[in-house]
Amino acid sequence: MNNLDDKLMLQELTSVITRLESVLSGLSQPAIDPDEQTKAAALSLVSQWQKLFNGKSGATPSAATSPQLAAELELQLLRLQNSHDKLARLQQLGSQKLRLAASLLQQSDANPADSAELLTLLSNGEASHQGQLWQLLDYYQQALDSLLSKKQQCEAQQHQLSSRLQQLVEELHFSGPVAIELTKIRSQLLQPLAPEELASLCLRLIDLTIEGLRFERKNTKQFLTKIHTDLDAAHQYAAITLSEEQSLCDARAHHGQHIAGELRAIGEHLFSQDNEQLKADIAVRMRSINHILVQNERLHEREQTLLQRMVEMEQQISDLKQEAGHFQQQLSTQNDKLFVDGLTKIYNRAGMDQRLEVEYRQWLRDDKPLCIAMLDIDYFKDINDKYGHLAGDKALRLIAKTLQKSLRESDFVARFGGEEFVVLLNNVSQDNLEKPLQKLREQVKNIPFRFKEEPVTITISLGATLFKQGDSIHSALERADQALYRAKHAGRDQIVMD
Ligand SMILES: Nc1nc2c(ncn2[C@@H]2O[C@H](COP(=O)(O)OP(=O)(O)OP(=O)(O)O)[C@@H](O)[C@H]2O)c(=O)[nH]1
Repeated sequence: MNNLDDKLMLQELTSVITRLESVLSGLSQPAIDPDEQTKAAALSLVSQWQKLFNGKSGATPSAATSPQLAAELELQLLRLQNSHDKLARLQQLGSQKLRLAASLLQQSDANPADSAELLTLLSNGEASHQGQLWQLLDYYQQALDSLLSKKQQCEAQQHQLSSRLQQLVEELHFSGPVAIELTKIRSQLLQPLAPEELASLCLRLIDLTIEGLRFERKNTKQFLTKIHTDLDAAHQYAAITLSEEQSLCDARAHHGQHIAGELRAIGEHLFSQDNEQLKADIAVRMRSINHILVQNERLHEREQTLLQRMVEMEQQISDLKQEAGHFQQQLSTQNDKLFVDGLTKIYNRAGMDQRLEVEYRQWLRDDKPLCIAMLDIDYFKDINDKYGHLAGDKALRLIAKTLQKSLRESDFVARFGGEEFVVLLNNVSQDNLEKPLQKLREQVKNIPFRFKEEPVTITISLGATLFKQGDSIHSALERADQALYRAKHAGRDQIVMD
């Protein structure tokens, strides 16, 4: 037994039962008339009985007739013993529960400092119930509160992690099976996830990124190998062509010299020989010239083949050039994609970081007003929950397009992540800021969304601030975010300027 109150009560009950048993054994001797001492004991017990069960005097036995009294007492004794056993069991159970609660509280980090003594007493079974029980309940409440706030913190962190992962997925631009897997992960991230699911998605994303990079690397390697082989072939062709051309050149020179020599000889013979001899000589020279002409013809054919080869080579080089151009185009598209949000096709966070850096430097240099506004769609979770994520995606696309259309050429809008956007407005003074921001808010509100045949109005909240003296990008963003938070808490569908 642990508790002093209960202990005392049980002890008292045990003594009453023992005494009742002795009275009962006196009364249940029918041959012997109960002596005065037994009767007195019985009567004192009756009054003790009345004390114990206050207000139930009607149910107390009368001491008048001993057999009756004995029967009554036996009945009450049985009841008392049952109650005693029940009480003892309850007490034991209670003690066990208390010990368990005490040890749990001792393990919990919400265990207040001054509870240590109580918990030791409870674990040793030395404390009495009432006061300590309330105290214990109090600690229990504190422990629960702390658990609850930890749970909320945990949920907020999970939400943040999930949004960040969504952003990362959107910034990954792979092709093939990896791209399909990434799309699946993206839609999974839009659902509420348990921490272990989130962790396993993180691992899957890492795997996919590695897989995607391997795939890209393999493609690049293949391309480079092909270029290398093609260049090798082109080089060999060029070498052959060069040497052929050289020998062709030599042959032509040789033939030229030969023909010139022959012509010279004809000329000399023309003057020194008589007609008959001249004819014979001319005939020899003519044969020689004919021979040269035949050789020249062959040279011409070789030249034609060479020309054909050069045309092929040219084609090969032009194919190569085209392929390289295509690859370059792919690379530059991929590079562009790094800064463009896949869903809404406006700039993503990386794009925003880049632009913000440029605008910030310009602001430092020129000191012309630069406004940064954070926008967040109101109750967007409800849209997803009620009409599905595809409807949510559609809304995001349309809102992004509307925001972009409502801004000037020189302004900038990016999807910051999830259902949040960032807008940069330059060269707008504080006094003229309200108008374009209100225009953004109203234009989004006026988009005639229709989901599941229902007209739906979607609103946005905005927090805006101008860059101020001493600001860093981070501090200005933080201020805009705080302003957005206030706009949300003030009822949404509004702008708060800081
Ligand atoms: N369909 C879709 N939903 C997204 C995307 N990115 C984030 N979300 C969802 O946007 C919702 C944001 O919900 P909360 O942060 O609770 O905010 P909210 O419901 O807009 O409420 P308030 O901002 O407080 O007005 C979550 O349900 C996200 O899953 C996306 O790319 N597509």
